[in-house]
Amino acid sequence: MEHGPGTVLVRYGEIGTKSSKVRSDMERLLRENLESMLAARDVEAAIDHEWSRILLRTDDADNTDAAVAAACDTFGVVSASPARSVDPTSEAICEALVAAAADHPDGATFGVRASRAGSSERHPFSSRDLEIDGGSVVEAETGATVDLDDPDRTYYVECRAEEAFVFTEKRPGPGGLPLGTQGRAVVLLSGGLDSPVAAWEMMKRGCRIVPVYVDLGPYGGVDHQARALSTVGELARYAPDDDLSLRIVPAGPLVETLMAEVGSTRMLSLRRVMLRIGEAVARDVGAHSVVTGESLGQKSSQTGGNLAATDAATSLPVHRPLLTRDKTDIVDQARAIGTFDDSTITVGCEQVAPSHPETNATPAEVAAAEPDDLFDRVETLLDRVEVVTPEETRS
Ligand SMILES: Nc1ncnc2c1ncn2[C@@H]1O[C@H](COP(=O)(O)OP(=O)(O)OP(=O)(O)O)[C@@H](O)[C@H]1O
Repeated sequence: MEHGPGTVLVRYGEIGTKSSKVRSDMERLLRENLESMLAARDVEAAIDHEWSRILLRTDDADNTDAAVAAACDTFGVVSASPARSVDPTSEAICEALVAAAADHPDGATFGVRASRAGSSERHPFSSRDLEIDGGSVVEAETGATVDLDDPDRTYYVECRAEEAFVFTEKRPGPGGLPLGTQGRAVVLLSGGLDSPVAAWEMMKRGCRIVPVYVDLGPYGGVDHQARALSTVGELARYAPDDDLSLRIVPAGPLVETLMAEVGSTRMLSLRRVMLRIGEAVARDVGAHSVVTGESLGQKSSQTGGNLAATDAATSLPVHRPLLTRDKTDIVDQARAIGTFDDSTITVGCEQVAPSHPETNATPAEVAAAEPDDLFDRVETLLDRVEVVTPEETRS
């Protein structure tokens, strides 16, 4: 009996290292998140959970492909394979290997890698037997050469007590932990390239995010805000159950005050204002931290000393998932996750930067140059926050 090519094996990694209680909670959440992801994309698939795997059962090839794609966008998933599911007999497995070899690329070498779990009474063959017999049928079918060290294509066989799987691909997922296992964080989302990637990195480790955009008034820009909005829409694809509404905080008048009254530490004060805004929103929504897209030394405001000076403005932890990442690497990731935008937008903050910025300020120096009522004014901004949902951003 062949159950068809429509099974997707979904593997998860780090969850497996947890204690049994944590593990079962995380597995449940991962299953629920997969269910939501499939539903959001109109993919019909039943979900089974066996051993340390999740199985998605689909009934046509389009659904199988779409189910693999959905799994590979679900945080916590390490890899997914579209597989043929057959009875756990040598004959059925060899037949499935022949079927899988139908699209063997011309001239490609191959190897068969088999694993077998279950008693030897149930399966009168070893994994080595499966590799030898499987290798013979694939060779006969394709005329291809075996290369066990570095095959162009690997045929995988996983034989379990009740069912065997044959597949040739392991498509990578994002890894990380299921979304929702690590609480909630506010992300300062600028409309630039880095902060959406920082947001995605937090989501990948299981953290729900609350995106906040600080409107810099005349120093910001409609395009800049539009890009923040569109990246929220992209991030929402990875979190179909979450409310990723963007909170837009009108800070134009505050920025004008900084421009008029603060000199070489102006940019650091602006960062401190942003962190305070993040802290206030975090209080409101029950978030544990504030996230930025900064990386060490990328700009004068991001030197080690200056990051310490900005952090002194908040009592919440400030997470910077991109701290040690190079820009080229961040750009590549933005393309891969879909938040890259080709348009060149004059970055709002750059218009605020002083011509000779301080590169190693102490918290006391920055605070001394700030208007006394700066942070009181931040609190008053929060009554005027505009909340825009990702659906609105797409229209
Ligand atoms: N207008 C803004 N609204 C919300 N957060 C902002 C804004 N501008 C900057 N930030 C936050 O401060 C960080 C550092 O600011 P920077 O000037 O480097 O931003 P950028 O280059 O405009 O954007 P990005 O860092 O996202 O590429 C950003 O990664 C982001 O987390």
